[in-house]
Parts: sequence; structure tokens; C-alpha cells
Amino acid sequence: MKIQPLFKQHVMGHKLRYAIGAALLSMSCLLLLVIPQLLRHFTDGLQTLTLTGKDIMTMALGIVAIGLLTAFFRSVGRIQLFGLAREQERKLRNDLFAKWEGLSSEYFNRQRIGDLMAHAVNDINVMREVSTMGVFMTIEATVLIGVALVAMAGTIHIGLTLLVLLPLPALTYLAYRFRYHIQERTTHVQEAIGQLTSRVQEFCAGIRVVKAYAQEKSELKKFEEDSCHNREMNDQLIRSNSSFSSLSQVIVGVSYLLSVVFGGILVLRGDISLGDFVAFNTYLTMLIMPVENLGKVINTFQRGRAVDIRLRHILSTEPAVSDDDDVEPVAGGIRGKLEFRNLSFRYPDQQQLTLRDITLTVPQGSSLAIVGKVGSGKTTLVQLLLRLYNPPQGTIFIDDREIGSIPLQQLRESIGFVPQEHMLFSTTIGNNIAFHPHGYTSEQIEEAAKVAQVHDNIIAFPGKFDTSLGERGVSLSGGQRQRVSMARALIKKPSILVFDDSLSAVDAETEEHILNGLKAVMKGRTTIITSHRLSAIRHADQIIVMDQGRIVEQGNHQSLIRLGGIYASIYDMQTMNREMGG
Ligand SMILES: Nc1ncnc2c1ncn2[C@@H]1O[C@H](COP(=O)(O)OP(=O)(O)OP(=O)(O)O)[C@@H](O)[C@H]1O
Repeated sequence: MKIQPLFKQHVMGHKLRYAIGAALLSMSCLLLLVIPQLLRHFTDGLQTLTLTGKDIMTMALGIVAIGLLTAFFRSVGRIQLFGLAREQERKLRNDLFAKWEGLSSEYFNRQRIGDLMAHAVNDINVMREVSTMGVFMTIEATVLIGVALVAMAGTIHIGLTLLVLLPLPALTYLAYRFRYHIQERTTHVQEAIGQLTSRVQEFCAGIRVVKAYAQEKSELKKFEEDSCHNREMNDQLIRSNSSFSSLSQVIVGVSYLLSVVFGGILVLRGDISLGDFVAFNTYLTMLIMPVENLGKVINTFQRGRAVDIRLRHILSTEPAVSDDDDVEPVAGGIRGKLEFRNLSFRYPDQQQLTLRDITLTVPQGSSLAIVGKVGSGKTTLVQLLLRLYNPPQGTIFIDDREIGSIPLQQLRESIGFVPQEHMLFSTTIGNNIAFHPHGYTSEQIEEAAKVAQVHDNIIAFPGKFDTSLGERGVSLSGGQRQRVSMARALIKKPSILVFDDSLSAVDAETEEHILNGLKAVMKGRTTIITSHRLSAIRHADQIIVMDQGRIVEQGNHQSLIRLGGIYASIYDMQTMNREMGG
């Protein structure tokens, strides 16, 4: 998908408002340019002693009036243009967030959080700078430089104007030379900030591990290294920026010198009046700032261009998992019959197959348990059911429909998924359970919490269900987090329930309570449980044992024990452990 440059898109969408803002700002610049003409008459009048007190008063009032009008037009124009820039900033952030929401797990596996944050915060700030200072200074510089030069050449002295203009192409050359340099260094700064943000984010997420392993010093050292790198990158950018700005000032200074020396000679020779000389130098003084700003404008647009390319790259990223155009919702809703047909799957960028030739049917309303060693592919199998990754065409069917032909929204709304890592949001416990745009009643929230065996824990908190959680729910224990996460899936009353090792952080007694509570909920719903603990799954209608991505044993608890294979040996070992423990 090709996207137009973002700034161009925004301007084209708000042509009239940009035109009004530009007109108001131009008006203020034009008014400002009247002042040198007033000074010219004033100086000539003084020199010829023809000025009256009334003339002086009129001139003073004129300058005040111009000052007030300039300020008025400038500030209204500024409000208009800056308002547009804020509008663009808001829209870009929303678009970026919406884009990220649509992208699949695969994309996020490849990104560092710090980089994503840098895009959302710093990159968009640069875009705002383009639309505020960039636009503002471009209009100001164009009008001030253009009109001042015409006034200088047309009304004062064309030769002198051309002379002071001579050094200016050097400024353009300079800007050209610095162009890629500054862009490159800006990218390095963004990367360094991304690295720093990732480091802080990772540190905060892993604070318990850092402390438990007494790694504070080494973490601080790593942070210092990143911090130094960030400073170095910023120093390099500052050096480039200041060299550019100093050299441009030297060039402007040369123009000024030429004006004073040769303008002075022209006055002495009587080619121009003293008033002309004063007006000429006032114009030149007025030019210095916009000419200097021209450098900043080029600089800002260069940075903007680099950011624009980056943001457009993100905004045009196609999600790896998305609906085809011809998807049709399953009439009457998904009921929950699952079928895997010769499913083999390899993660993108991986050589090895993670799942091999999985063939399996899970009748609607029945339960399937998946056991197997670490890394045998249990999570991968359930993630494919949610289409967090794309399974190969024709390998997974739900209610006899190929999974790819079911709208993603309907598919995911029909599955209550309790993932291995229990992500809780920094809001109340109630909101964490009722994680749905339409919300749920407090009775439904309490009921789900009861089935997940976390109700009693929650009402023991002073704020009960309104208790606010710290970021990622760190104020709850691992087991409590697991059960809140489970309540979130149960409240949906989905046709398919998936528990991915969801009982690992609860004790045997709580596990028993949860499983008893789940019996009623599971009635009529297809349920998949992956677990390392056989006690959690032995009542499942169907159990599969996975090894290196394959189903190596299949049956129910009794038949697998009779088989005397891997399942039986895990069962023996766990039973022995329990007996030794008890
Ligand atoms: N996003 C990914 N990209 C590439 N490889 C992955 C990805 N996720 C998992 N894998 C690999 O796929 C294999 C199966 O992982 P999976 O998480 O499905 O195993 P599991 O049986 O659920 O393990 P566990 O019991 O530890 O949860 C592992 O070798 C793992 O390294």
C-alpha cells in the first residue's frame, strides 16, 4: 500500500485553513515591511530639517498601529497554523495506534518496545515541529525575504541589493551539504533513545529478577553505557546543527558588511539618501532572522522527511494475519467443533517445523488436554486456533469451516483464551475482568471471579473489585493474576475455552476448586487445556501427548495409562512426587 507523504496529506485535507493561516501570517510580515519605509521618510525629513512635530507624531502613531496590527495578524495566524499542527499530531498518533492494533504478533516479536515508543512520541513530535515551526518559518521567510528584496532592489538600489545577495547561494550550498549528515545523525539519536527506553522498560518489567540476582550494579552499568551512547549521538547532532548555524551566520554577516561598506559609499557619493541607507539596513536586519531560519527550516524538513519515511513505512505495513475480502460470519455463531488436518507449521524466519502433521478432531462441547515437554508445540497449536499466526490453508477447521474463511473478530470473540503470561492492565480488577467494549454487570464480574476462585481474594482488598492494580498487575500474586486472567476469559461465556498452562501458579487445593467450578462452565463448550500437571487434565474427554511438534500419544486418561508410554511415566513420576511431598 502506497501512502502519500504525511504532511502533504494533511495540507491537502485542510487547504482552506492552511490558506487562511498563511494569509494572516503573510499580512503581519507585509505590515512589518512598511516600517523601513517610514524610517526612510523620517531620516530624510530629519536630514533636510523638513519634519514637523505633527509628522513625528503621525509617524509614531503609524509605528504603534503597525506594531499592534502585526501582533494581531501574527498571533491569529499562529493560532490557526499551530491548531492544524496539533490536529495532525492527534490524527497521526491515533492512526499509528490503530495500525499497531491491526498488526500481528509476528510484527511485535521483531520490535523493541523502546523503538515503538520513540515512534509514538519522538517521531510524531518531529512531525509536529514540521507543521508548526517548519510551516510558520517558511511562510515568514518567503514573504519577508521576497518582499524585502523587491523593496530593496526596486525602491533603493538594485546594485547594492545584488551585492548583498551574493553570499546567499553559499547558504543554500551549505544546507545541501549538511542535509544527509543531519538526517543520518537524527536517526542515530532516535535509535539511541529507543535503546534507552527499552532498557528502562525491561528493567521495570524485570525489577524483581534484577533484585533477586543482585544485578543492580551491572544493570546500572548497562544503563550508563546506553545513556553515554545517547549523549554521544546527541552531541554529534548538536555539533552538526551548530556548525551549520554558525556558518550560516558568518554568511549573513558578510552580507551585512557589504551593505554597510558599499551602502556607505553610495550615500557619500549621493547615489542614495541617508534615509535609503537606513531603510536598506533595516530591511537587511529584518532579513537576517528569516535567512537564519531558512537553515532551521531546511533542517526541520530534513528531519521531518526521515520521520515521514519511517512512519509511512509503519502505516503501510500489511498485517500478516487479516481477513480476506470474502469472509462471511458463521451464521448463528461459532459452536465449537474443531478439526486439525495434517497441520504442519513453521514460524516465520524459522528453519525447523514447530508442528508436524497434526490430525485431530475435537467434537463440539468436548474437552481436549494437551501435555508434553517444554517446547513441544502446545502453545503454538492453541495460538494457531486464535490465528495469532496464520496456519497453512486447509489445516484447521472450525464447525467444518476453514479457519481463514471466518472473520477474525468473530473467531476471537468466540474463544476465551487464558494465555501463559497473565497480562493485567493498570486499571481496577473489575475492569480487568470485564475486558470488553460493552462491559459486563457487576453480578457477571463476581460470578466469573467465583468460578476462577479469586472472588474471596478480591473482596479481601479494601477497594474490592474497584482496587486499582499497578502496571501489569504487579500488586497481585502470580496465582491471583492467573485467576483474574481466567475470570476475564470465563465472563465472555465463549463457545471455545482455551487455558494455556493456566493452573501452573495455583496450589493443588485451589486447582481442585477451580476445576470443580469449571465443570459447570465447560458444559456445552469446547475446552482446550495445556498443562504440565496431569492432575489438571486427567478428566478431559481426549488427551494428546506432544513431542517435538508431533502427537505421539492420544486417548483418555485410562487408555493412556494402560498404554504405558510417556503419559504413563509422567503420571507415575507426578504421583510419586505428590506422595513424597505429602
Ligand atoms: N514466536 C516464535 N517464533 C519462533 N519460534 C517460536 C516462537 N514461539 C515459540 N517458538 C518455538 O516453537 C517451539 C514450540 O514452542 P511452544 O511455546 O509452542 O511450546 P510449548 O509446548 O507450549 O512449551 P511450554 O511448555 O514451555 O509452554 C519452541 O522451540 C519455541 O522456541
